Formats: sequence, C-alpha cells, structure tokens
Amino acid sequence: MAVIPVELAGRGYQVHVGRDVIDRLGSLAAPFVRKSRLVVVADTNAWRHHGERFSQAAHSAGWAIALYEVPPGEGSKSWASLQRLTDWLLEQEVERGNHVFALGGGVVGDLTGFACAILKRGCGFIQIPTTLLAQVDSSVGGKTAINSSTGKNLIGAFHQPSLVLADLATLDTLPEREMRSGYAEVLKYGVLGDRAFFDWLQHNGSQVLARDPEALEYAVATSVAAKARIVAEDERETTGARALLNLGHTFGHALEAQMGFSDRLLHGEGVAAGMVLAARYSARRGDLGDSDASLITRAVEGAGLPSEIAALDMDTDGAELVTHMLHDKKMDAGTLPFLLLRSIGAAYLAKDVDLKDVAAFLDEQLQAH
Ligand SMILES: NC(=O)c1ccc[n+]([C@@H]2O[C@H](COP(=O)([O-])OP(=O)(O)OC[C@H]3O[C@@H](n4cnc5c(N)ncnc54)[C@H](O)[C@@H]3O)[C@@H](O)[C@H]2O)c1
Ligand SMILES: O=C(O)C(=O)C[C@@H](O)[C@H](O)[C@H](O)COP(=O)(O)O
Ligand SMILES: [Zn+2]
Repeated sequence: MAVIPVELAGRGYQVHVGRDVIDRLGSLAAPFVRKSRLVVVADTNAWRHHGERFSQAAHSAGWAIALYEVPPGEGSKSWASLQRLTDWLLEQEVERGNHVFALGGGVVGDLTGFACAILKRGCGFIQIPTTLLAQVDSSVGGKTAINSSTGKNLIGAFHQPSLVLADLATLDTLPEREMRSGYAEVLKYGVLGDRAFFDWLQHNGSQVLARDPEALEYAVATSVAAKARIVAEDERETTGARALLNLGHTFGHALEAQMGFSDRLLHGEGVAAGMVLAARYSARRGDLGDSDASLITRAVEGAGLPSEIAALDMDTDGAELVTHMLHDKKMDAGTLPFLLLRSIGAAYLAKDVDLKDVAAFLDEQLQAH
C-alpha cells in the first residue's frame, strides 16, 4: 500500500494505491462526505465489475448511493454527455461543498471532473480510477476536459480532485488491450525523466502487464509520484515543467483525431506511437542517439503497443496530421513547441520545430515498413 501526496498550496490531496482501497472507502472518504447519499458517476463496465464492492463499502459506512452510469468510450467526452451529466447532478441537488465520486477510467474522470469544475462554479470530486491509465495518470493533476469536433480535450478546466483512491484489484477485470494502453503512460514517465525507471520497466514490464501485485504497485506508485512532483511544480502548465507530461501527445492526439477518436486507436496506443515518433524525430535532428530511439521503439513493441504508424492503416499524409496539431493547446504565438528527447530520461521542450519538416518526417514514417 502506498500513499502519495500531491502538494498544492491550499488544494493538496492524497493518492492511495493498494488492493483494498475501495474497502476502506468509509474511513478514507469520510472527511469529504456531508450527506448520507453519495453521488456517484460510474463507467458502465467498471460499475458492472466493481459496483457491488463499492456499494458494500458505502453501505457499511452508512451511505446510500445515487448512481449515474456513463457509456464506455471516448464518445462520452462530449458536449451532449456533459449536458446530460450536469442536468443529472443538478437534479441530485449537489452543493458546492459536496463531493461527486467518479468511478471509472480517464473518460469518466475527465468528464466528471469537468462537470464538477463548472457545476455551481465548482464543486468537489473524488477520483476512483479503475483503469491502469487512470490510476497512473488521468486521475491525478486536475486536467479535466471534453473533446470538440476540432480536437482532443479542447474544452476543459484545471480542477483538482480532493482525493484519489486507486484500487489495484479493479485492474483484475481490465481487458489486456486497456492494460497495454495504460502501460504506455507508465513508460512515458521513464522516457521523459527517469532512466532508472525505464530500465526497471525493461526488466519488469511484462510482470506489470501480467498484473503481478508487487510489480504493479511499484509501477503505479512510481508513476503517480512522478506525476505528483511535476504537477506540484507547474500545476497549470505555464513554466514548461508540466508540458513534459505531454511527451508523445502532440503526435498521439493527431493520430487519435485522424482515427476519429474511436476504439481503432486508444489514447495510450496513440501516446505509444507518438513517443516513438518523438524519439525518431529527435534522432533525425541529431538530439538523440539512434540507439536510444531504437530502445524506445523496442520497449513500445515489447509491450504490444503500436510503434509504426505505417501499420495503422490510416489514409492520410504528413500535412493532414500536422493540421490536427495546429489545435494543440501548447500552440504559442503561432508556433508549436514539441516535446523532444536528448536521451532516455531527458525530455525537453523544443521551440524551433518547423511544421513543414514535421510533415515531411511524417510522410517518411507513413511510408516506412
Ligand atoms: N486528465 C488527464 O490528465 C489525462 C491523462 C491521460 C489520459 N486522459 C484521458 O483519459 C482517457 C482514456 O482513459 P482510459 O484509458 O482509462 O479509457 P476509458 O475511460 O475509456 O476506459 C477504458 C475501457 O475500460 C473499461 N473499464 C474501465 N474500468 C474497468 C475495469 N476495472 N474493468 C473492466 N473494464 C473497465 C471502460 O468501460 C472502457 O471500455 C482519454 O480520453 C484521455 O484523453 C486524461
Ligand atoms: O497531466 C498532464 O499534464 C498530461 O499531459 C497528461 C496526459 O497524459 C494527458 O493525456 C492529458 O490529458 C493531455 O493533456 P492535453 O493538455 O494535451 O489535453
Ligand atoms: Zn495521456
């Protein structure tokens, strides 16, 4: 069991990681519960598998549950879902001092977090992440959003949760492909800033994917600690420190957009392919050694994640992918900073990248096999 603090002045909170965290809901959530009925927003699949355990823990603490189920899939991060959810939260008479519980993956966390950011100008929320991706990344740090037809996470707010309960037992029911998708964000922490963790993953990654309890807890706790450190340094992504968490995402979000934000390419899969592209582009500029770029590619492939965009069966070219990137939130005075690498464990924000050159590079990658 691990408890990781996210240190933010006046808005700090704890992330609890372990196999029995939901069972301890009564004691962990008590400081945040003001009414005897919990308002819970849950992913349909997560609730089917883990709703009973959550309900039992709530009932033992003397709390009833008002439940709203969100259909699985990226499509739920939409205006229509947000409207339905906020209407329902208002019907439940959620007050600003109340906490809404978000149980599910990054989709439910991002949607519910955003609803809570705007409901009555801001109410509290508690994250109960049930995917590997949500446990290591999306439940921590307060980025909340829905997608727009223009691109990923373009409508949103920074709104921190008050508590994160990452119960590793919920991952027992997670499909393999979703485990691998979450693993991409785990690998990201090694690649962007922690060579020792990258090396550990080289040796233990398969154990993490196989849900070995010890390896899984170490990987989740290490990832959360890395994210907590970066978020505490640069909560609103203004100094460049937090932008490092976007490694692989400028490319990845463009790939996701091209695939129509569908299950043809999960978020983590886009990030994995995007990290390989960031590494290869860094090598092409002479910033990163070819051997490090190959190691990253092999780590991605070894985890069963996509490394070659030529194999993604996309009918596109570099110029079209770059057009998606123009909506990236990092755009600044018409230029797009890119997360590139000097070595494994040393990412940096490059502000001199020519988008025409990126388009040419992507054309090469789309043709390579
Ligand atoms: N806010 C952030 O900082 C941040 C960080 C990373 C990713 N994200 C966002 O997170 C989203 C992706 O999140 P995700 O990968 O968790 O996807 P997701 O929320 O779509 O969940 C993946 C799938 O797993 C199912 N599921 C969830 N928990 C389960 C369980 N315990 N057992 C069985 N099935 C379960 C869901 O029904 C869904 O089908 C993307 O929209 C991405 O943009 C946000
Ligand atoms: O927390 C962050 O900061 C991240 O960038 C984490 C990413 O993994 C996540 O996908 C995030 O939602 C992307 O941020 P965005 O600002 O590019 O939408
Ligand atoms: Zn991500």
